[in-house]
Amino acid sequence: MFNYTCLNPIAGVGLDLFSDDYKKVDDLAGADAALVRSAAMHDLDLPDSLLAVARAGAGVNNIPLDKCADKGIVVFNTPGANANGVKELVFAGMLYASRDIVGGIDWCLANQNDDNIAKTAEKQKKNFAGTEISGKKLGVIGLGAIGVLVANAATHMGMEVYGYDPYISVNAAWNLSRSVKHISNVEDIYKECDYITIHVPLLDSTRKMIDANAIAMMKPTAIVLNFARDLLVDEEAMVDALAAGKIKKYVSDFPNTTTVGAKGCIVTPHLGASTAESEDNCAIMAVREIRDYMENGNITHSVNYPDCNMGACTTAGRVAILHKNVKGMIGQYTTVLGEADINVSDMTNKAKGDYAYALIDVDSQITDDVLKKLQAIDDVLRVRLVK
Ligand SMILES: NC(=O)C1=CN([C@@H]2O[C@H](COP(=O)(O)OP(=O)(O)OC[C@H]3O[C@@H](n4cnc5c(N)ncnc54)[C@H](O)[C@@H]3O)[C@@H](O)[C@H]2O)C=CC1
Ligand SMILES: O=C(O)CCC(=O)C(=O)O
Repeated sequence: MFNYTCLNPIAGVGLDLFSDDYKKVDDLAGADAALVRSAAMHDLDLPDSLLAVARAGAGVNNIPLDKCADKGIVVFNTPGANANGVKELVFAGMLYASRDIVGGIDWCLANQNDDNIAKTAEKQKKNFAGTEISGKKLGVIGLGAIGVLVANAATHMGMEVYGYDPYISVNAAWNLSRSVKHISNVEDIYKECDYITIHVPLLDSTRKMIDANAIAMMKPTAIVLNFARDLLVDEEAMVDALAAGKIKKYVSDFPNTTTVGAKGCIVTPHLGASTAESEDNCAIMAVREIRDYMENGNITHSVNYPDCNMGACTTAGRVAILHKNVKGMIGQYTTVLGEADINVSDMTNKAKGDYAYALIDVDSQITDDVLKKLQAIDDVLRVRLVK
């Protein structure tokens, strides 16, 4: 029996995929697995029972990845599962920034008791007029799951699309429309584009990526869209530029005291992934990842351990070993198993950065004594008997 907990509401269609071997518990203490969306986990005590965290979403900046890895906790995310939801909101953001749609709606509400509203509206509508996105230049920074969808859809909306991503994956490159112009210097996007949208993860290397210098290069008519994370943009500099009329609008999905209410800012309450479809997709993928890890030891879409898949175990036993990515580990495991007269029938060892993962199938039962000896090896972070 495994215990799991949800640190945020997770769609039922996903949780329904847990079998009777899984029990939902209220507290992280005692849980084997946790599902999370945006809840901040950095200050949480991570119990020794915790084996896996699944982020039902893309961004993992709310999770202490290295702390989890050091405790032998595998962190998963659900790449692409909410990308379409975000893409659609990015287009809404572009349209909201292009005409004063919100101002127009507010005007209608304020004049709802005016019997003459239809006639007055015809006089007032010039105050809310704007421009079209067709024919304009869009710069997409970050061509992952979301960036590719935004870039491709924009080409169909008649936009001239520039794409920048020095680390683009082969898969994303295959999916990117050939109409998207590849940009190798992001400054070309800052200088040339009418709309600039950022879709990169929040990392030390991307924090405040759109800084005062970048903003200074932009056209006075530029519209910047941020549906990724607020800390990717120097928002103080952004608000100053908007106030000085140096750029036109900043659309953000991350409310804070700097941007909400500031001139030229259009802010939504982190709604990018808040669609029934995205929530369902993320929950389903997250639960499948957790189940495959708990039941088979397989890792798919981890952000702190390597992916590793040996299918279902068909031998007498399977042990999973989470360890530091240092030399000499495998020899020590096979020595312990050999001394216990246990034959290895299959094994895989994969590494990702400082961490590595070994899955070992054996022909006879693994005793507690053997597990203790494996656990006692230096640089082993966790040993788990899968079967
Ligand atoms: N507003 C919302 O509700 C949501 C926000 N997000 C945010 O959007 C981000 C992107 O999501 P996905 O597209 O699904 O992630 P992804 O991992 O598929 O794509 C990220 C892309 O950014 C690229 N990248 C990394 N560093 C870069 C740099 N310095 N310059 C240019 N490109 C760089 C990567 O190569 C990758 O292709 C997430 O990390 C998350 O923070 C994601 C989903 C929902
Ligand atoms: O779960 C959510 O609503 C947040 C989505 C998000 O920001 C992400 O997936 O990175």
